[in-house]
Parts: sequence; structure tokens; C-alpha cells
Amino acid sequence: MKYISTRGQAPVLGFEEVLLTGLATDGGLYVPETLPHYSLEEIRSWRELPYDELAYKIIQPFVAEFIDGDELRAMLKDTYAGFAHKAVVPVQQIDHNEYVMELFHGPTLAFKDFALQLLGRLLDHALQKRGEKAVIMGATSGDTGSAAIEGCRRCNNIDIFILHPHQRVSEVQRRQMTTVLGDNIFNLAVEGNFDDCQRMVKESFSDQSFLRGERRLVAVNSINWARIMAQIVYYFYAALNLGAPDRKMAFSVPTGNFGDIFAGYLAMQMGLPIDQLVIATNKNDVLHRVMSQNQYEALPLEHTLSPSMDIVVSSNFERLLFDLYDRDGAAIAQLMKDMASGQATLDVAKLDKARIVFDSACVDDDETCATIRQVHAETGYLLDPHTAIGVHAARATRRDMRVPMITLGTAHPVKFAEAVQKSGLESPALPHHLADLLSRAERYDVLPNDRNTVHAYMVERVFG
Ligand SMILES: Cc1ncc(COP(=O)(O)O)c(C=O)c1O
Ligand SMILES: N[C@@H](CCOP(=O)(O)O)C(=O)O
Repeated sequence: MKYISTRGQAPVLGFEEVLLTGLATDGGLYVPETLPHYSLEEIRSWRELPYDELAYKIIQPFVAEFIDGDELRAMLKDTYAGFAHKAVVPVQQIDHNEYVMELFHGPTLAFKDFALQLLGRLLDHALQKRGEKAVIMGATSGDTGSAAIEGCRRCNNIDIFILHPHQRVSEVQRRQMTTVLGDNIFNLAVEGNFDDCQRMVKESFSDQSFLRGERRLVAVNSINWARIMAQIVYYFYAALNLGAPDRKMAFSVPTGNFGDIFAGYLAMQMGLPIDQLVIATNKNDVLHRVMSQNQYEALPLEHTLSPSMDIVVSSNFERLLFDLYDRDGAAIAQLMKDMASGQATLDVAKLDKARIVFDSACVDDDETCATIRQVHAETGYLLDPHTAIGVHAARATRRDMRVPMITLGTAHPVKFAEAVQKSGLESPALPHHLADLLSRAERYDVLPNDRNTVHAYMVERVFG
């Protein structure tokens, strides 16, 4: 499998290089040159597979030249054996033909574990093989950070730097990162918002000279293709468990960086019958405004009760645009330039193509809390605020009541006590492995929103 950049000017790479890269050299994102496509018959034959074996079926073609099949199989078994639920992705019914796909049974209680538990193992494999060391630099609005630390902390060849917006992640999220005290783990609380952190990370990938050519920078954010690849699997898994491919499915996806929903779009391109994909945003609704009004305008970031989705510049939207624009790299490069200037409109025919399957909705904090309350009152089930946004958007945009609607349950409510309490409910207890989280020692440094200061900090820790 070969990978190409969305902006058409970077070298074509194999999986190993893509895994060890952040942005393409032309500023674009890597995507597979061609996607595997499966017949309904073949997809139907996967119904009985446990999660790790289904993951093997889906992931193997993307990584075939990188890792031997048996090694991959063992790696996937090991990766998902660490999840706290035997099914890995249990599906919970919350109403007639309406479900939540629970993606929070991994070690850090959010969907990020699905990809980052695997990414850590893939990176270890690649770096050991090459005898190289690497520096991870990631930006987090709360969940990627802890999942990346948890996934990579045992890798001998890696130093890991995670930037989070100071005082803008929940206490549980912060502590899940800052209480992991390994010598190779560094948490930076940046005096800015998530977009500032993400911008700094992307700029660092574009110019890595601060690492003196002695280390490569590796991405743990969803700009790394391996993240998206691993997230495709659970769309197939949940759908197969509810009767696919003999029934179509609809998915509602709480969305920020557009990585998770893009994985769903790819599942559809690979043959999974999907009727509808709902882009569910909080008040940071640039994607909803593009989809509903063809208006891309990067308004200032707002802080909400769903902090993990407090994102304005949504990285993976570029990957969708690349497909919508018939994989025309030059057109995407121009469009991304327009978007970076703060305002853009899409070609109407291209947008209409997206609207065949995508719907969108923006959900504010009051609606989020009302949904948490309502679902709890009706079923006793407690949603986290991000998932609640997904459920609200699903109900607001549903096209066909006969099609099962599956909202992605992207995080466990225990991570977001403020939203749960504002909904008038009690926050659940932390699970056993995190029971003493609130009393563990923390280590992190507060840094100004300044790239040179961050680079100097990293250089000091990497080279002494
Ligand atoms: C809990 C939670 N829900 C939803 C999202 C949005 O996912 P994506 O950025 O892939 O759109 C995130 C962060 O990315 C998250 O942490
Ligand atoms: N919500 C994310 C933000 C980063 O998104 P990513 O999927 O690109 O890593 C987080 O919780 O950190």
C-alpha cells in the first residue's frame, strides 16, 4: 500500500515512513493511494469475529509491507486484551433502534485508546527495527494526551512531549497525563487554547531543525494516518453486531478534529453500508456552518462543557476535501490556504457530494446537559458530554427511523464531572485502576504560548 499527500507535492511513502511522519513535506496529510473494497459477502463473513481478529482483517492490507501477518495478529491481540470489557466495544441501546457504541473501555477511558494503544506498539516495532530514537510531539484538548502517554510510555526509544491548554482540560484528564512520571514523559501546559497547541505542533513538523537532525519528530495526533486506520475497525464491529451488512447503519460522531468521523467515511468507502454520518459539534461549530451554509469562518474558540471538542481548526477535514475534490492536490493546497486566512467557501457541487451522506448539528452546553439528563431519566444510562452532543445531533438530524442510529460514545462520563454535575447528576466513581488518581503526585510545566520557548524546553530535555 502506498500513501499520497492531500496536497499532491510530497513524496509517495510506504506505511513505515507514514507512521514515522507527521505532516507531509508539502503541509498535507497522508492518505492511502487506493482503499481496499470488500463485497457484502466478504463483510458478512466477518460477523463472528472477535474485535482483534476483525481488526486484523481491516488493518492488515494497510500495513502488509511493514509487519509480518503473525506479528500483527499477536500485536492486535495484545493491544485489545488490555481493554476492560470482553467485547472491547459493547453497544448499549438507549431507545428504539438507537444505540451508543461504547469506546471508553480502554485504559484512559476515551476512544483514543483504540488507536494509541496500537500506535505505541507499531512505533516500538519500527524504531527497534531501525535502531532509531524519536521524539513525539502531540497537542491535546484532554484525551489524546493521556492515551498517547499510556500507549507509548513503555517505548524505550521515545521521548514524549504533550502540549495541553493550561486550565482548559478537566481535572481527571490533566491528572491522567501529569501523574505518569516516567523519565521520557513531559507535559506542557501552554498558556493558550488547543488550537495554539495544535498550531505549534504542526509548525514544528514543518521545520524540525530545532532537533538538529539528530531525532525525528513523530505525531500521535490524528494527522498520523495510523490513528485513522485503527479507528475504522469499530465502525465495522458495531455495525456487524447490529445486522450489517444486511441493514444500513447511521452513525453520529461527536466531532472536533474530524478524525473519528473520517474513519467512518472510510469504512463506508471500503464497503460498509452506511446511510448517514452526523457531524456533531459543540459551539465550536465551524464544520456545521460549512455543511449547512457553505460558510467556512474560523471564529474565536469558545470554552464549553465538552472541552475535548474545543477545536476550531479541524485537521482531518482536509482528508475529506481531498476526496470531494477528486483528489486534486493543487485545488486542496489552494483551499487550505484560503481556510488558513480565516474564510472560505466550497465548490457547491463538491459540498453537495458530501451532503449525500453527511448531516451536521451544533449543540450548545444547555442542550448537552438536557440530553444527559433526559437519557439518564429514560434509561438510567449516563452519557459523557461529548457523547451527549452526538445523541442530541443524531436525534435532530435522523433521516430514517428504520435505520439503526449509533452514536459514538467517545469518553467515559467520569472524566467530565463538571458537565455531569451541571446536568444535576452525580459523577460516577473512578474505575479501580484510577481510584487514587486525585491524590497522585503530578508533574507538569506551564509554558507561554511561544514556539521558541517550547522548542528550547524540548531540546533541553532531549539532549541535556
Ligand atoms: C471525548 C472526545 N469526543 C470527541 C472528540 C472528537 O474527535 P475528533 O477530533 O476525531 O473529531 C474528541 C477529541 O478529538 C474527544 O476527546
Ligand atoms: N480531542 C482531542 C484533540 C486532538 O485530536 P486528535 O484526534 O487529532 O489527536 C484530544 O482529546 O486531545
